[in-house]
Amino acid sequence: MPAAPPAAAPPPSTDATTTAAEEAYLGVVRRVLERGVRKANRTGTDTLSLFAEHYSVDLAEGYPLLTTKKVFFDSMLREVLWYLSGAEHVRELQRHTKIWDAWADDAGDLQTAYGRFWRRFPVPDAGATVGGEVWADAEHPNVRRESGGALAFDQLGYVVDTLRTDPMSRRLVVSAWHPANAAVSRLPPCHYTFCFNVEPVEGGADRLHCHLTQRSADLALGVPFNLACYALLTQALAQIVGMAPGRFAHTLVDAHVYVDHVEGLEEQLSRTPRPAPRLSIARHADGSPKGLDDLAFEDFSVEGYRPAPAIRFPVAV
Ligand SMILES: Nc1nc(=O)c2c([nH]1)NC[C@@H]1CN(c3ccc(C(=O)N[C@@H](CCC(=O)O)C(=O)O)cc3)CN21
Ligand SMILES: O=c1ccn([C@H]2C[C@H](O)[C@@H](COP(=O)(O)O)O2)c(=O)[nH]1
Repeated sequence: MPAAPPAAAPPPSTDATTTAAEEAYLGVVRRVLERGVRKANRTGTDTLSLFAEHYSVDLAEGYPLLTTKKVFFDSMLREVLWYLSGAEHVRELQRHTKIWDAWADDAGDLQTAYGRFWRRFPVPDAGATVGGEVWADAEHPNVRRESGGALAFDQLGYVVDTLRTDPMSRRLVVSAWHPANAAVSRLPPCHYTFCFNVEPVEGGADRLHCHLTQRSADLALGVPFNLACYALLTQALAQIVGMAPGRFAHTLVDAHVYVDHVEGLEEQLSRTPRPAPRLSIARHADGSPKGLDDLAFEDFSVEGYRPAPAIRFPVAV
């Protein structure tokens, strides 16, 4: 038999599987740069925009923290923990990152805060409901009476409880959109509703999928954080309820690039994605998962993150 041919050259360091998520994001950026329509908006900096872009990533293949630029994981994680805290102000958050300061008032209060609606969505007073409607009351396990006396609903707590008791439910929805707040707020929620969905897996852990709808998406600055945030949240919820992270699907209604971000994104597109890192989330000492309210900054660690250098993008306020 002739000698075997020399082994083929090793594959390039990028592996098609572990860069798929980043390619999906970069695909949206490329489409917007190529076909986006120039639009004026309230910030005074025009955008190139496309309507209803969509991508999805498989969280089983790694944690989608972009590698074609350094994404500031610590700031993003502080932001997620701030959402989970249910706070309506940035007074804790701003000790760690300034990313929300431009939208807060002098006291650090925000006109709209994601956490407030995720964990403490206002429930109408008994006197403010109409006949026939049904509302969870103070007896409901996900309703709490706030110190001022008002009732508030914990949407994330409801999702976790329902994933345990009725995992095939198609009602695993969290909404950050309160119309009467959004109509007058300086900055209503951009990523305003998300929905979980479970895929049963025979002989293995069920997969927890998440779909996010974002009304307005700043591709250079906001979306890399939003992607990392919801991927982390989905993995955390999966761990809490004993499932495996599934897919994260993201619909961007107005997907845009600010014109002063074009150059930085072109630089980013010229870089080759590297394999996605892995995210691990600590458990209690006895191996049980930490719950929504036990998770702390130190419980999250990213392994194998070797990004290209950061790219500075100005924030349109
Ligand atoms: N125009 C605009 N784009 C956004 O993405 C955005 C808003 N406004 N308003 C509300 C929040 C605030 N968000 C922000 C604000 C700033 C950064 C930012 O400056 N990021 C830098 C540095 C991060 C750091 O130093 O930790 C980055 O390179 O990602 C990111 C997200 C996302 N949102
Ligand atoms: O998480 C976020 C928060 C904000 N954005 C972007 C999207 C827009 O560029 C601005 C918000 O401006 P609007 O005029 O209210 O649409 O912030 C984001 O991408 N992700």
